[in-house]
Amino acid sequence: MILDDLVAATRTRLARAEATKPLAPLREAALATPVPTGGPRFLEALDAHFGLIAELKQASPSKGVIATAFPVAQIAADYEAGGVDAMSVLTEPTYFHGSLATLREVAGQTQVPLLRKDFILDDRMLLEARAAGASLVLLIVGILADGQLRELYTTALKLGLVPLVECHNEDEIRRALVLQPQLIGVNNRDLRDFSVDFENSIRLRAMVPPTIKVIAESGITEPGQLTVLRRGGLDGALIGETFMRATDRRATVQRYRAASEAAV
Ligand SMILES: O=C(O)c1ccccc1NCC(=O)[C@H](O)[C@H](O)COP(=O)(O)O
Repeated sequence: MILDDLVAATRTRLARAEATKPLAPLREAALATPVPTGGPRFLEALDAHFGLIAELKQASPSKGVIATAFPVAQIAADYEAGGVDAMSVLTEPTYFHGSLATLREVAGQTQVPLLRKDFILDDRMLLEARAAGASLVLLIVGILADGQLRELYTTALKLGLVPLVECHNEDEIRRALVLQPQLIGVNNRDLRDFSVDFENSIRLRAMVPPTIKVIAESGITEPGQLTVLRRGGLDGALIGETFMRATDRRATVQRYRAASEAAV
């Protein structure tokens, strides 16, 4: 199963890093960066309007290579000019062709809040996220035991990182709610078999108290879907492939932004 492969590949990278890169200098570098302000700013934006997160993703396990050209600075500039509230930066190298260097590059040019999108299993990855300029981190409930999830969640908050706690089904929502998180992501894609069910985020939103913000992730291909999500009580959406494949990314994001603000 792909999710097992993704976790195994992450564990291998972590073991290599453990053996070659001591944690103390990384911790020092992470804590030397200013306390991130992007997470709280993103949450405030969700109070004001429907949030739009645009993803930088060159490839994925389900689609292979999505963008043969990947001009990071240009993509980030287009997303910012299009009016996104945050950007999600894939840092997983093997299946998504991502890297921390990409995250650092984006962080070097924008104040827009950045989410480190990866299969986070260890505190080291949280330190890397902060050191590279992220202010939000993805915690995928489906790959973490309860204790691990709580520890990573707590450490992220201590580092000033806002966790986006990703769920796909009812059981994962129940496990996430124990944390009383500020932000939940509902993935419409089943990461075990790649099937996408757009209604999933609307269905699961009903299980989450309105005080917790909920972001719909994956499978959004039409601006009109944002209206449906807003009607369903979602607070924002994360869009990857559709924006990555757009020939004019800035104009495409602007169209989705406008649709997200249209009367429902
Ligand atoms: O996208 C995949 O193929 C994938 C496979 C296995 C684990 C995670 C995967 N994607 C991560 C994501 O959740 C998406 O990149 C993100 O939600 C954006 O989705 P989309 O708009 O459909 O590109």
